[in-house]
Order: sequence, then C-alpha cells, then structure tokens
Amino acid sequence: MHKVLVIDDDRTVLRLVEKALADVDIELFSAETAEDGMALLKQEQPDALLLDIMLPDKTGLELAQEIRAFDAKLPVVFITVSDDSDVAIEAMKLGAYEYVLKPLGIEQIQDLVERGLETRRLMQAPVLLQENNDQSLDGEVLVGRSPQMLEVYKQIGRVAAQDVSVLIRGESGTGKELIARAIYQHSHRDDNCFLAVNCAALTDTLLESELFGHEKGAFTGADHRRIGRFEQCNDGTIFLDEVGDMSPLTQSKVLRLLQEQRFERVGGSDMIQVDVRIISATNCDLERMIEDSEYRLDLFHRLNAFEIHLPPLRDRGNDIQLLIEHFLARFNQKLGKGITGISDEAMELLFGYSWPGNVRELQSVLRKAMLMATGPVLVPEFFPQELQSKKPAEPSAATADNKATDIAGFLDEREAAGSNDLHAESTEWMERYLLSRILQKHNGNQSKAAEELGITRGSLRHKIKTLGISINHVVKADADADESPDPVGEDCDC
Ligand SMILES: Nc1ncnc2c1ncn2[C@@H]1O[C@H](COP(=O)(O)OP(=O)(O)OP(=O)(O)O)[C@@H](O)[C@H]1O
Repeated sequence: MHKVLVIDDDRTVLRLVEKALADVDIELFSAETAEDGMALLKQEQPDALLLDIMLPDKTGLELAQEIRAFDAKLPVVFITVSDDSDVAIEAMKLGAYEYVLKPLGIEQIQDLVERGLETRRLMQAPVLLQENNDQSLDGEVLVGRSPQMLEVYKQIGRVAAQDVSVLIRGESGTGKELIARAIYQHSHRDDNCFLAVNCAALTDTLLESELFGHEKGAFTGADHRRIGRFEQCNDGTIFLDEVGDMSPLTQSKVLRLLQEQRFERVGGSDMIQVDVRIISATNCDLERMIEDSEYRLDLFHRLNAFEIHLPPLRDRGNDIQLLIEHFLARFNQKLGKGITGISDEAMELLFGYSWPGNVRELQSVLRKAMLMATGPVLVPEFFPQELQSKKPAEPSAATADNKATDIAGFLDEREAAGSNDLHAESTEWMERYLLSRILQKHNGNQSKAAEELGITRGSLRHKIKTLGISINHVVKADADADESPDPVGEDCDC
C-alpha cells in the first residue's frame, strides 16, 4: 500500500486530503510541525509528500532541503497561500514535484497524489534485466533471454553511464519505457530525478509549457508563472515518450536545449541554463517524417547520439514462453487467482499469433483470460477471436456487441471471482467499450473519434495503448491485401 504524508498546520488541508483519498488504497500520515514531519518521514518513508510552505518551526523550503538530503526522489507537492513566484522557483529547484495554491480542490489533490505516486514508481521501482532464470516479483523485470534481448541489455550497459542522449525505437508495447528506466537506474544521474513526459498526450501549447514552463500572462489561462519539467529536473533525466509527436516550434526549442542546454520559458526572456539528459522513444518512422519535412534532421541527430532498437515480440523466439510464465505468476498474485497452467491448444494459439501490440497486448490478453477463467487451466475459449484466427478479427458486430454491452455479465463474473477491485475493473471495461465503439463508428479515424469524445487525439492514443484496445480490424477495414496486422492502437499519424 502506498503511503502519503501531509505536513501542514492547517487542519482544513488535512481534512481535505483525508476526504480526497478516502476511497483509495493509501495510508495517510500527518504532522503539524517540521520536526514531527521529518521524524515521521524517516520512520514511514512515504511515497509522496504534501508540504506547507509556512510551518510553525521552519519554512517548508528549509525542510525540503533536509528531505532532499534524506530522499532526493520523494515527490514533494508544496502547498501555499501566496502566489510568490520566487518561492515557487526555489521550491521547484529543491525538487518539488508540484507547487499549488490554497484553496485546494478534492480532484486536484487526487490528481496530484496520483501523478506524484506514478513519478515515484518510475524513479524508484527497479527495472531488473532478466539475464538468468530469476522470476523475481520484486520491482519490474525486463523478461527475455533471446539473443535479441541480450543485445539490448548489452546496449543498456554500454550507454547508461555515458551522458549522451538515447533514442529508443520499437513498435508500440515493446517495452521502451522500461528500457528508459533501466538506463536511468544504471546511470550516474540515478540519485536525481527522472520525469516522463508523453509528447502525444498534450496539445502543442500545453506540451511546450509542460516542458519549458511559462510566464504569467504568456497565453490565455496562464495566470501565474509555471516552472517546466526541464527546469525542475535539472541534473536529472527526462524521458520524452512519443517524441515524434512534437510541433515544429517545440522541436526547435528541444533542439536548442540539446545544443546549448538552455531555453526560455514560454512568454519569457530570461535564459535558463540546465543540465538534463534526454532519453526519448518513438514508434514513428522519423526518417520518413524528415523526408516529408515534418521532423528536423538536426534534432533527430541530437536525440539519437545512441540508438536502441527493441525487436517486436514475434521476433523474440522463446521469450514469449518466459513472458507468459512471468505474467501468470504476477497476475495470480495481483488478482488473487490460482491458475496453474495453459492447455496445449491455448498454448498453440499464443505461439501462433503475431502479437502486433507486442508485450502490452500479451499482458492484456493473459490478464483478461485469467479474469474469465473458471478453473485452474487457461483454455482457448478464454482468449479473444484474434488469436483463434491468427489474423486480425473481422468486425463481427453482433457477437462483439452482445459481449461488449453485457456489463451485468461482466459484473456477475467478477463478483463470482471474488474481485476486490470492482470499481477500477468496471470503469476500465466501460472505457474500453466506449472508445472501441466510437473508433469503430469513425472507421478508426482517431481525430474524429477524439473530437466526438471531447478529448485530445494524444489522450485518445494514450488510452488506446494503456487499455490495450485492438483497433486493427477498424483501421484495416479497407486494406485486406495487407497480410501483416497493425499493432494494437498503432495507426500512428506520424
Ligand atoms: N520485456 C518485458 N518484460 C516484462 N514486461 C514488459 C516487457 N516489455 C514490456 N513489458 C510491459 O509491457 C507494457 C508496455 O511496455 P512499455 O510501456 O514500456 O512499452 P512502450 O514500448 O513504451 O509502449 P508505447 O510505445 O505504446 O508507449 C508495460 O506494462 C511493461 O511493463
């Protein structure tokens, strides 16, 4: 269970945080003074901290300095009543994760804590390279011992300690984020922060502001100065995921940062000097984008001082067997299941499929099969249509729709299985149904689907990936001649 600590002498803040986190699996601790807070922090070692900037015995900034010496990777959210931008900058330099003004809202607290915990996970959970037979369930294991993956591990070893930019390439779901974290954890910057920014999940203006920060009044809605991730992550490592999805303006700013290690906040004129290592990832054909003048050649060269190519799962030989064993063990533990094996017929299906969505798709298929399973062995009926036909499933609207809309059936099944995560499971189920339906309606056109859903295209792509939605039958509806299925959720416009 995650632990969150609040250090604030304002009891209304504590009550609000208690309310905001009442329904989540988080253990909350609180202190009203810096001294008590520090003692509690050392004792409980929380995963995130909400810290008042004005405490009775010390300022929050002074306390943050002590905390940084104790645990430099703890995401600290500063809470304050004053909109003093100097204090905000100082706080961010001290490694604050966020800086927020009172009064706080419930949703704001939930969002801050959720993001803080995710950042903690990215920095803290070790990524272990599985070069031997270990099936350790601690941390995250990069499973695979195929020659292709051993080559990847060697490359991580070669480049991690060199302070150069690394570009990780590979199809969606091949494990690019895990590789980025492994490089960071083996680098000499591992004592400093690691922040991940998904370039596709934000609009152009928001991405620029997220990376470089902005001055008050820089654009509509910029009502105070904001420190960007590069400034916040000075001396650390930034992971730019989906780096092919940056506007020309952001590309030029990132290029300048890579060349000169300096930049200006949006709407500002002060030059800010930073020392940040960039690890980026993409599944876009950047060479083609360069030819089409959509991507800067000079930026491409700067980003890939060293390039790591992650092979698709279908080219990793027997790794699929290791991954299946790994996910069975993991989900048995997580879902409280007792699956002991997979029937020969089902195994044939898993080995015969081409896994266009790679490890993420395998993980999602196994998880769903385990949720559906009624006995200790996984048999073919628990696996989706795509696997049975080895080709992407044709839209069989009637059966798919019947199954997809049967929320009562799903809930019966989960209740019978003794789920204690019903809210998350059914929300995910509903979101998957909604997105699939709207994408289908628009023949896989993500821009149109995003418009109807009222979310950004980047956010839609992000959800398609995280939910493991297979949209190949939608986007390939008029491309029967193509034998190779599209990766899950990878009809990248770039
Ligand atoms: N070799 C591996 N061993 C164990 N788990 C893996 C491996 N590769 C990927 N995964 C898991 O698969 C999922 C997808 O991995 P990840 O997010 O790193 O992929 P990605 O290539 O960054 O995807 P995208 O391009 O869509 O962002 C994650 O849950 C990750 O933990």
